[in-house]
Amino acid sequence: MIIGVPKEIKNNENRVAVTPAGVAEFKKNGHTVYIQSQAGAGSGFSDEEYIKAGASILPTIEEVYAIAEMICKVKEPIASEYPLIKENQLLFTYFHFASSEELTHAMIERKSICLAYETVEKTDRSLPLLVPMSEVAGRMAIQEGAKYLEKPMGGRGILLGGVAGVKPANVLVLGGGIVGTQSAKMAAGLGANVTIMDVSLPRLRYLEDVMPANVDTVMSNEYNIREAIKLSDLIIGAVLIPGAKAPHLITREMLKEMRAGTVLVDVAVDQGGCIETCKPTTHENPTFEIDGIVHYCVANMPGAVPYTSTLALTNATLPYAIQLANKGWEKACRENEELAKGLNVVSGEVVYKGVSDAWGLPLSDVKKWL
Ligand SMILES: NC(=O)C1=CN([C@@H]2O[C@H](COP(=O)(O)OP(=O)(O)OC[C@H]3O[C@@H](n4cnc5c(N)ncnc54)[C@H](O)[C@@H]3O)[C@@H](O)[C@H]2O)C=CC1
Ligand SMILES: CC(=O)C(=O)O
Ligand SMILES: [Mg+2]
Repeated sequence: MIIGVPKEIKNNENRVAVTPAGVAEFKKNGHTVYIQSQAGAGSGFSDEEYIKAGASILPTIEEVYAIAEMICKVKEPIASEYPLIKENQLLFTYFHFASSEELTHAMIERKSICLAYETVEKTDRSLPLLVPMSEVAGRMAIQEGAKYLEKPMGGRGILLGGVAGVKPANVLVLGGGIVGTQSAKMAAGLGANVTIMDVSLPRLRYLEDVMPANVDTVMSNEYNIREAIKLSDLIIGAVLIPGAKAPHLITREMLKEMRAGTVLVDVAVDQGGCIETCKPTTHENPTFEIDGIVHYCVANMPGAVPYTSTLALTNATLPYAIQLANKGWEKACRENEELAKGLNVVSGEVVYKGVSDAWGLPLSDVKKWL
């Protein structure tokens, strides 16, 4: 198969979908890999390293899309890429369709095969291609939150861990999955007072067991959230209903209950956000303020730490990408249910329920292609 790897063009997106080690693996399996010049530069991989591993370098993004049967990317295609996408071209990347009606319609129109990292799902319901980036974003959320809590950044001016004789900050984590767990661990490590909320009792039980003493677990419901936000300094949005739009756990009206300078980091913004007032921001301009509350809503947080993120992401994606290349997407998805769950839009039809629900579009049965 011919594989193409474009350079990411989303704001400050420095990750790349395939490393030189990945190129070598594709070559070993008899495939051809084209890398756009400088695609790996942000992650520390030069064109020369890719060439040494067996790839060919193409100077422009247009040439990469024109030649490839499978495009391996990190983030969703952005508007300037839409016209480059060909009918029946396989796109293997994050899409987060439930947060963008425009992207959903664009991919339907291009009649490409959209296999989304974020909905590839194992039989135990874990999301193997989301996990590594959720680990990164969960850890980063506390770094970023701590920074924006500083007074000159618009925050309340409170140190997460406090000092002797002064209480630490209160951190509320909504959603105790991968992002939530990593956030809680980081915040607890810095000495903050942490509360994790989730709707899953088994999950809360597990967290109660493994978390340090400065982390409490509380059932997630509107009453408990309303109580907790009054005293929270930093709130992390980390809920997920796979492939679907995130529920709004904090509404605009609830901001009034918070103290000025409280910082909200809505990591779930890529699925539409779990805080009503969150709108996607960029690393260049990550925050905005409403009613004195600082909102941080960067939809590609791991893009800022590409040396870690590219390796963590490609460790997980490469084995699936090799299956797709070796068998073609139909056979690979027929033989591997995990990959089949990643199919969101196929040849102009929506095949993932969370996406059809989000935009009121008809749902086709993916089995007709497999
Ligand atoms: N902004 C960014 O750069 C990044 C965003 N993400 C996003 O972060 C979000 C969380 O991802 P993961 O932690 O991997 O998901 P996960 O599936 O591991 O965890 C989600 C948790 O939310 C819980 N939940 C569902 N409804 C809830 C409710 N009403 N109240 C409280 N908890 C609830 C679930 O029980 C689950 O434990 C996703 O939207 C993901 O796409 C992930 C990586 C990077
Ligand atoms: C998961 C995701 O959206 C990201 O890593 O950018
Ligand atoms: Mg405890």
